[in-house]
Amino acid sequence: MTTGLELLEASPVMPVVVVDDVADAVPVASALLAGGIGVIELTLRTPVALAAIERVAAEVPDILIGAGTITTPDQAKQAADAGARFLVTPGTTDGVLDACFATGLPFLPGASTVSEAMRLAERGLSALKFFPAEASGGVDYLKSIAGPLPSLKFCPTGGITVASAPKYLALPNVGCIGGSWLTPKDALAAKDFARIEQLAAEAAKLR
Ligand SMILES: O=C(O)C(=O)C[C@H](O)[C@H](O)COP(=O)(O)O
Repeated sequence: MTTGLELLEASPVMPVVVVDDVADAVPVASALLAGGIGVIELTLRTPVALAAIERVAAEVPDILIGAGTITTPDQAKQAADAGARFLVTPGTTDGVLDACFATGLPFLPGASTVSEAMRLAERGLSALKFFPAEASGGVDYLKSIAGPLPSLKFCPTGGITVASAPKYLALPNVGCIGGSWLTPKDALAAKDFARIEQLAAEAAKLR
């Protein structure tokens, strides 16, 4: 996989995962994969995130491992060095954008306004993350921008649930959706990987 557009096709749902205990990384990735979700976005929100990416890359080679919450140029390089095969950013600065390009990896840069999306399109990007999706206008917003921006496809993320997912996935300018609901905090705290597998199986059926 080499482009952001291909990334959008990898799975109907991109699980956005926050790992506090590095020991959870491999069981979580394995549970998602067993449930039928072949991709995982591990967010760089915790001190163990890069180590978690390394472990998943080494021990669960069949899942497409990416890094999320890339908010600084350094993080883009660190994530690539740790073995991430794609990058996701919540918003996009020039520095973060340049650093993402420099890795050579496919990436989904975050945008939440028409102008931000247009700036990214000018840089040759047509697969974007739309964040925070629900708070920024959700399904109606994406419908509204499909007319003027027909060549752009989005991965909306932020506030989406298994119940609201089908409405997003039905939009022509949505490739996949992102969400943290597949890996709830309480399931992780209880090491309830069977529940994560079950939530993944439910999400895998969304498209
Ligand atoms: O960390 C990032 O890179 C983000 O941009 C934010 C996350 O994608 C959303 O916070 C997930 O949203 P929820 O499914 O509502 O939890």
